[in-house]
Amino acid sequence: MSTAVNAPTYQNYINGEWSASVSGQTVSSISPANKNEVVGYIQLSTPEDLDRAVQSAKHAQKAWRKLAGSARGEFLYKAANVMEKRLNEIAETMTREMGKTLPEAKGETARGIAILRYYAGEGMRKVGDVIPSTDADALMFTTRVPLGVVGVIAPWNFPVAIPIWKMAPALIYGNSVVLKPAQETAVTAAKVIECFAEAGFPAGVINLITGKGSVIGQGLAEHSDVSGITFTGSNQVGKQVGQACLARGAKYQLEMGGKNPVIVAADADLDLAVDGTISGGLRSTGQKCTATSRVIVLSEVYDEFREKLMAKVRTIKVGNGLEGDTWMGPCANENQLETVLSYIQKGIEEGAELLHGGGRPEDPALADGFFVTPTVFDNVTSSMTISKEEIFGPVLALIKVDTIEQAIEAANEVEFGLSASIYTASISNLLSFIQDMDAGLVRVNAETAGVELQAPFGGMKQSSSHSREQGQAAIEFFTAIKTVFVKA
Ligand SMILES: NC(=O)c1ccc[n+]([C@@H]2O[C@H](COP(=O)([O-])OP(=O)(O)OC[C@H]3O[C@@H](n4cnc5c(N)ncnc54)[C@H](O)[C@@H]3O)[C@@H](O)[C@H]2O)c1
Ligand SMILES: O=CCCC(=O)C(=O)O
Repeated sequence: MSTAVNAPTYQNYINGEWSASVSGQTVSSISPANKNEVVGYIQLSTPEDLDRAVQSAKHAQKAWRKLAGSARGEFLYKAANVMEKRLNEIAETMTREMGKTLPEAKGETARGIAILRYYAGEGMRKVGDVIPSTDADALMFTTRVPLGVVGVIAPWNFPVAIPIWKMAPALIYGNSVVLKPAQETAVTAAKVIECFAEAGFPAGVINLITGKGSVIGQGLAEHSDVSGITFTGSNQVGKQVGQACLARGAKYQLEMGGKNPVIVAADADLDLAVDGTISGGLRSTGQKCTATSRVIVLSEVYDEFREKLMAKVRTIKVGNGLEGDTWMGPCANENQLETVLSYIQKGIEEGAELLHGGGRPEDPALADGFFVTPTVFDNVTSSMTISKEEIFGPVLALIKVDTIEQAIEAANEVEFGLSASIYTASISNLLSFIQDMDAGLVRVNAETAGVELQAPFGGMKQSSSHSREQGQAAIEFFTAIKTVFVKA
């Protein structure tokens, strides 16, 4: 039975006003913990709505870019303050709409606030260098200019942090923004944009438009007045977005999938490694691009590690993320649940040994949600599908190796290169790992997930378009360098 009666409708935010789509159509955003619960209705926007958003952003950017960086920063500080007051409400909406547990959602919202404050400060930092000219009477230096209108296409797995880590640097460097969130988390996105609206950003500087990826996302990528697209999501869609941008000469940045390994060396602190594997692989129901999915363990400690891992995995409580004793929530949507279940089936068919989980929980109270049990496979080999393709679910594949060299080789044997970690006490092991691991983020004695806002983040190989987000690295995408030569 549907519980939609009082669910609110959220509008697009265009040119400083909340407005309905010209389509007159809305779609529901439902709770993955109970598909009968509607969290809200969102606009099913059209290319006409999109064009209005882009034109308002284009117009507003002209004045926005002329403000001092510190003045733009003031708006970001204000948005952070508003969001801080609404932290609990936004986090609760995120949990209801996307499924991650409330403590995780609160942590993510707090992270969004910290990102806003970090980039607010960037408005007062240096943007260029003085370079000695060969002409002794000349002054040569670099400065930076914004791209113009930036389109932000975001996924559902970090519905606050990812849009903010794209919008905040775009804005501080003088761009205006059109945000297209994932449909699954569009209500959470609307609440984030309400904070920007309350902070008093000039009309048109920031716009929100919801709708289908194939219409609004693709439309943004193809729009001739959008100078740059920053995308996070799947490889398949990312490649399409990149091609659309390339075809018209727009700048683009793609952050995509991962198949992240953890290596457990023979000298590892096994309790630490178990905790890191569980947290990295199963928190957020494995739906982090940085989630651990391959657990490569040295043969000397394989059995002991597996025993310790299983003892903890068996205690994991699956349930509605709003309930205090829940450790792991549902998959974010039905499609994701089906994908996870089909990979589990494939693992069984290809000969991996299912140690735990592998299906939907038996509790009838969870029957209307997209829940799956935490799953562990033993005897996995590098050639199996579950150790090659991104599952984006709570599935751990245990792989046994005899040497650290074999471990690193196995870790690199995939097309992705986002994050990787090793548990070891040996300097030699960790140095080999740091040097030889093909991943944009390598972590030692720490889980594969966990991104710090002040450091560059991005992947190697098929995980990204080889650009970096966050920290001061963000300036490279959101601005263009201008070299200035001045002769008296
Ligand atoms: N590398 C990272 O930083 C990172 C972070 C989070 C998620 N991800 C990846 O995201 C995926 C899961 O997220 P998802 O299911 O939301 O991804 P997705 O690619 O399906 O969707 C991402 C966004 O693209 C939009 N979109 C869909 N079709 C489009 C099209 N034809 N043109 C333009 N936009 C379109 C969607 O509406 C959504 O807003 C996983 O593969 C995961 O690894 C990567
Ligand atoms: O899903 C991609 C982002 C991962 C992240 O932010 C983290 O691991 O903290």
